Amino acid sequence: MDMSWKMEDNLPVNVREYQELAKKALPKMAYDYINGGAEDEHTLRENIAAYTRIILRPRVLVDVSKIDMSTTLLGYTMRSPIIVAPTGGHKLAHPEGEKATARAAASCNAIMVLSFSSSCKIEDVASSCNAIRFYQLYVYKNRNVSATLVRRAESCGFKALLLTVDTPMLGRREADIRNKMVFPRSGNLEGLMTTDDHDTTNGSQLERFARATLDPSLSWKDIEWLKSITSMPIFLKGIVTAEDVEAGVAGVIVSNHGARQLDYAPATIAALEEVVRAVAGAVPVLVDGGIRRGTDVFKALALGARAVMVGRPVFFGLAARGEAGARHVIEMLNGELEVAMALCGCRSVGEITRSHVMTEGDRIRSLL
Ligand SMILES: Cc1cc2nc3c(=O)[nH]c(=O)nc-3n(C[C@H](O)[C@H](O)[C@H](O)COP(=O)(O)O)c2cc1C
Ligand SMILES: CCCCCCCCCCC(=O)C(=O)O
Repeated sequence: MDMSWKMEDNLPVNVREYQELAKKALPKMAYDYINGGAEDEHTLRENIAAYTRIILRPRVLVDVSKIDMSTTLLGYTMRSPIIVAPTGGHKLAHPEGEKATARAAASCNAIMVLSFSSSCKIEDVASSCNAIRFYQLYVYKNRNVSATLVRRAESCGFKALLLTVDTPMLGRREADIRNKMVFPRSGNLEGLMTTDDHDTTNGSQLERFARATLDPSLSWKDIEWLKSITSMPIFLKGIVTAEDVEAGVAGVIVSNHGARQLDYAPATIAALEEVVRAVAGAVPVLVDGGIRRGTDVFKALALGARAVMVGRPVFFGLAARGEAGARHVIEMLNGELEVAMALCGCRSVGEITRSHVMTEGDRIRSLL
């Protein structure tokens, strides 16, 4: 019997319900890879919990009959400040992989950042639909391989490069170690680098591959190298302290890699204001990690982010219902943000200010 109508009748109404569907749909190894964090998963829990500790301060009697969620980044207009974060291996969730995610993002007029570890080829994602897309980069010990991938992304029309700076080596994801995680290979490395792995008996194959290939010597001087091989603007993804704010890049992304790298790193929403202050308006600041609600997007904007990126929610949507699921997750977050803006009396993202939120620090100060 065709039960698809029934499925459509019972669509999830929030990200948490998509996560439950994804868990049912996916093999344990894939779900654990997507959902998991590093070591004790303290930061993983904190990324979400820190949002729950921020309280909204709504303003009323504002005419909110028209809400404009649009914003700009690098001169590109987005329908809302929600970007699809780079996450690797979408074929773990769906056979169409990143092509399906790209179509979902494009249909919502959302920018998607394609992961360096995508399971679809850069060229296949680029030709899957018309959209503004960014490319995320890791730097291999063999710099030529990374440089080749950057050039391919640029010639495919990708508009910006996000250099991930929190991964000199892969964090210890214990579920992946236990599950002997095997990562889907893309065609991206064909003819460039062997991805053969003969040790299938122990630990995470992804961790072994990362340790063998990623360049742990990557440092500030390499930003100049990167600028010499591309004319795409460069964002640094993975900054969580004011000390690591340096001039010379097009933007900064406050990220702890979805808590998959350094456990006990700060929750990103807790680190955001420190970084925003250090950047002092010089370039846009984005944030990701733990965003599961439109109110979370609102809080991040109130604390100074130009836009947010969401990782797991879109992956869960893809796993649960393919392209339609990924699209629905983005639409739901957009819908929730619209309601949050209306109920806080903000007609545009420019009207969202610091005074619309109260953090724990504010609360303690107001008690004195
Ligand atoms: C399954 C998965 C794969 C990821 N792969 C990458 C990647 O290839 N490159 C990267 O820079 N970040 C990667 N990330 C981190 C995301 O870009 C983003 O920082 C994180 O997912 C945000 O947290 P959230 O999942 O709570 O939204 C990955 C995250 C997940 C969950
Ligand atoms: C085609 C494989 C490229 C491997 C690069 C290093 C591993 C990154 C794995 C993706 C990632 O960032 C994650 O959090 O997982």
